[in-house]
Amino acid sequence: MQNKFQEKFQEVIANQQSFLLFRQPNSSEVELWLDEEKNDENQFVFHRFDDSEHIIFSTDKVERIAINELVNIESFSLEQSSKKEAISYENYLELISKTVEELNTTSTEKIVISRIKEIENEGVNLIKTFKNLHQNYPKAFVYLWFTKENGLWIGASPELLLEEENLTVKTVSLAGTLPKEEEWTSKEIHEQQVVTDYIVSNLQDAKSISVNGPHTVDAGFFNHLKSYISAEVDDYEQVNKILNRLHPTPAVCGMPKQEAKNFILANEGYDRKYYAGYFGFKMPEKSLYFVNLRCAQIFSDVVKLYVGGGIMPDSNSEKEWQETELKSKTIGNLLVTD
Ligand SMILES: C=C(O[C@@H]1C=C(C(=O)O)C=C[C@H]1O)C(=O)O
Repeated sequence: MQNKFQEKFQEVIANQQSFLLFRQPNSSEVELWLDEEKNDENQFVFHRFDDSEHIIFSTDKVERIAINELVNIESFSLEQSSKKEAISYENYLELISKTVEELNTTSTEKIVISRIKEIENEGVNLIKTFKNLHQNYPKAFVYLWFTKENGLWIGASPELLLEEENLTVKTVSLAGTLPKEEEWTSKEIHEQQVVTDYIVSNLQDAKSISVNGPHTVDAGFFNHLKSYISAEVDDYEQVNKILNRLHPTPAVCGMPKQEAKNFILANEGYDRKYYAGYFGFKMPEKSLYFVNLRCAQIFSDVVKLYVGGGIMPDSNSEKEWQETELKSKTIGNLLVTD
């Protein structure tokens, strides 16, 4: 099995074919999906924030090996970035002020604003970086994903969107970010409550809804507030309905959803692409979807880190910039070069 995995992987790399390499939370196995066969039973989707596109990988047989057996990629040629997309500090502060004004003059309660931070690619080693993310974020869903059209993405998401096993569904309400030494204020508590309320209201057809939290959780360089939510459903159709209703949650979009989304698309000034969308798989025994956060696109010359934060009527622009700087470390500080 091990040799077959390595052989297949080296072959797709050499031919620059699409691939998806991932490690599920709390696992030390890595899975490889190559999108070779059309199969309705095992599907892995990457869904864009704005719903305009999704990419589906499907496979007959999932190849798995222990992550420490994964060998390095010899050479993988990456494309150069075609445009600069990073926003300046001044322009970001202006965008946050505009968002705060929107929240104070309309009925919109929360808007999640984001940006790209570009750093130089100093020779990122993809497999060493993947293993580094695995070691540092055991509870995250870690992936490395390539297609010719979308380029190379890497991510370590801490945010479960939806899990289903034996018709029990689970999700989380994750929001509020502070450096580890700081105490939660009413701003973060309210910001996270908005997400919890939204999720619970979208589980209306499910039974036995339970909410546990909020709890303080360690996200590496900072803390978040998180509540655990679970419910029972009658069939898989209901799971799909819930997934479509939940995305995008106020953790990555805002509240009310449509107003927040319109504001984001009109004002953010760049294309989020797959950031703040979702990814995950549906297999006969289990489905697991995560929000695509703490991710980056790797080009030959630069690495584009996607970072954002929830804006509330009492947000401070400078603090919001600092929060995105902190979030950029999740991937940015764990890149391993040769
Ligand atoms: C938007 C991001 O994170 C989301 C926003 C958070 C916040 O505003 O505090 C916290 C966790 C995530 O739900 C991101 O990491 O880019």
